[in-house]
Amino acid sequence: MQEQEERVLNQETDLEQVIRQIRPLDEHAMEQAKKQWNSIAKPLHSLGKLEEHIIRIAGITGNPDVKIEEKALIVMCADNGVVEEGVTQTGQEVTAIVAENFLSGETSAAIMCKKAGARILPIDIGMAGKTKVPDYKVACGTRNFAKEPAMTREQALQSILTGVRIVEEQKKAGVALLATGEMGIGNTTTSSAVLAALLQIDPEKVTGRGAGLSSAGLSRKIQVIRQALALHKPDANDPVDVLEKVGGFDIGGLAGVYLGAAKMRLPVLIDGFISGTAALLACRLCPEAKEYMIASHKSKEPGMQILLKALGLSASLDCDMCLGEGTGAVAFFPVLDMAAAVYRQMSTFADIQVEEYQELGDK
Ligand SMILES: O=C(O)c1ccc[n+]([C@@H]2O[C@H](COP(=O)([O-])O)[C@@H](O)[C@H]2O)c1
Ligand SMILES: Cc1cc2nc[nH]c2cc1C
Repeated sequence: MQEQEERVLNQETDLEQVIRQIRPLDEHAMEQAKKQWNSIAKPLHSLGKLEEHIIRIAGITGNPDVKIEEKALIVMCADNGVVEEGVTQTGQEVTAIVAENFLSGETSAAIMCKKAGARILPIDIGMAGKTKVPDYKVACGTRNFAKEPAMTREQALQSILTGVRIVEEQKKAGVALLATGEMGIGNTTTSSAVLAALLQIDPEKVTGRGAGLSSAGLSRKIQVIRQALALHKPDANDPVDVLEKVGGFDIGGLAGVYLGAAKMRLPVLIDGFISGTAALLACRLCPEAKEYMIASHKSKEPGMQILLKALGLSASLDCDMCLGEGTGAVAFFPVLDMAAAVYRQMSTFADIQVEEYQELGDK
């Protein structure tokens, strides 16, 4: 028992250290990037959010010479004990099947990554069984939170620290832009529970059909989440407690990815409802981490709007997608590639010898 307490204390210290290393963006680099955009021969600010994203990437890396070369999608794969309660349309076995298909290139996200020139990195952060997916297992799935806490505090901290470690490894491997994704039957139930707990709102407001749940299933899902929140009373001021009581290893791992990205000064794209919930958890642990996040798309899952509002971020794509795996974030890779290409390659007002237009626009 004492040994376990010591391990948890050490993990808490490790997490505090990660958080302490997260710094604000580089204002000087952002000013230079703004100047670069304003010098380009086009109406001022006419590439809208694309300009803002490039400016922010300059602030994140501390370099106004924004290049987006190596891109990678991290897909956290995990199983959720709460699936026992009949809150999903398909069985838990689907998690492992889809997870292995990331390796063979036979998932939507894998095909989209190939098209976008990005690496795909599926991670087994806690699937129930053994697969060929790289093993970073915290445990073989969480417990059923309808009956007991989903995990221990030690496991919650371990999942977050694992996400941080993976980003450190990827930065060393040369990755310059990250996207988040996940695969795990039942993870819209855990996400809705975490979100309702963090925002202290009725689960009904943030619970949807996930991967195609029936109407009867949806009512049950809301009830299961309500009862679990009443049973475990997660502390909204302690995000690790929320993760421990009603979360999942994928959510913990992704929260770690956001913190790791901020620590390593890498921009990171948020995907949909589950990835976004993990982003909010990371922001609750360290509000500065938000500056390193870019929201990609507005998932069709009904809680997404509330989630984006809570994050204070706006998502650029709205394609009625709700697939997960990171597909929305990967769909935004080519858009950012194009923004960076214009930023780097376009002729300036000086090149085309137009001065007045720029001066007018500056006023
Ligand atoms: O990312 C989203 O917004 C999203 C919305 C609905 C479903 N999903 C995906 O569907 C799975 C979870 O759905 P469920 O019904 O099993 O909780 C999981 O593998 C997610 O990747 C993902
Ligand atoms: C087939 C299938 C693929 C998925 N990809 C992400 N979530 C998923 C859920 C199902 C059911």
